[in-house]
Amino acid sequence: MDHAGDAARTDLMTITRYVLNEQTKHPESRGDFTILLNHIVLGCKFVCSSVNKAGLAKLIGLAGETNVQGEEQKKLDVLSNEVFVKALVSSGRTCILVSEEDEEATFVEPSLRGKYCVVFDPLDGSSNIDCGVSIGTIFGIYVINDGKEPTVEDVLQPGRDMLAAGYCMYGSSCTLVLSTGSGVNGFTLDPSLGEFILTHPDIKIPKKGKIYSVNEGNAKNWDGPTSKYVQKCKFPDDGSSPKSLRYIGSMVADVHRTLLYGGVFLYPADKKSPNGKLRVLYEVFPMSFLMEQAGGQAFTGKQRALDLVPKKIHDRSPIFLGSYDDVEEIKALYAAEEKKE
Ligand SMILES: O=P(O)(O)OC[C@H]1O[C@](O)(COP(=O)(O)O)[C@@H](O)[C@@H]1O
Ligand SMILES: [Mg+2]
Ligand SMILES: [Mg+2]
Repeated sequence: MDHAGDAARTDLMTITRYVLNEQTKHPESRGDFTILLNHIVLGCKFVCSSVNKAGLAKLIGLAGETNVQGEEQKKLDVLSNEVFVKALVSSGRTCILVSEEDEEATFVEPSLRGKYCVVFDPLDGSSNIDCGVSIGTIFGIYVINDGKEPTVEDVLQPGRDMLAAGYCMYGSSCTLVLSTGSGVNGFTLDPSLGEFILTHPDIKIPKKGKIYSVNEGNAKNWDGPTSKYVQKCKFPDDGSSPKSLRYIGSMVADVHRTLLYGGVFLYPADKKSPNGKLRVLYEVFPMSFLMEQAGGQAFTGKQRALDLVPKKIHDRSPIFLGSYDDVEEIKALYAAEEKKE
């Protein structure tokens, strides 16, 4: 590593510095949010190093437990969950934690409590762990009023009320993508420095894309509008070229590519799973928040995804997110279907 080159760089913006800059925009702030984000970053670094050496450290394979979703937990699911719960509680800034891996919400004991609620998917893309394909962590942050006794209702809120959202992708490089409500920025971990460096400033998703991303294995159970849309991607009727199919099977990785290249990622409802597969609080909402902040859209098949109000912490929802014009096309197909009914 050419540290001399690094030393000469003037645009060396670390995520810590970025978050502190954001804090200065809020003169009333006491730094609680900055401390919370730094603990999330710490959790990501820890999980990143565990993922990198998963094969060596016998972190491959099943943990022998089943989570509330009825999924067999992977060892890395359990480890990542423990890491984030510890990092979030030890920040002293959280009051409620909702994790994909925990059946109930975790209420932080009063002596360690703060005003932030964090919803998170500690390890996303579990089916790809054992083959070393990109996986990630997804998180969203809500805030409650100072001194209010936290209740689960504080997280059963529309996604539009989130304060911030992000994901960390553990792939060929480790990339953390974050929005605190004023645009989207991407930071890459420099392993030699142990620092996330700003590498993707102010990400804007292309207005229209050439890629569609969906598990076509579910096609026979899809509804009319989804089938029509995927058919149009393959056999466009407007003389344009067919879109390319890209599907990794890790939402973080599929959404990361969509954010940078454009196009659309969809996990629709189908006859087998009428509410789709992906969870509202810690998958759909954070990714929809980022997509809208980057100029894209997120739609459920019925409404703007961020206007959903979950009834339970592990609720699922169909999701269509990505480039503005591509999602507009899908919305038009659902509107036409509704008109027919
Ligand atoms: O295998 P399928 O049905 O295509 O589902 C893949 C989807 O399921 C997920 O793996 C679910 O997330 P978890 O791995 O966190 O449970 C998403 O990352 C991904 O988009
Ligand atoms: Mg997930
Ligand atoms: Mg998961």
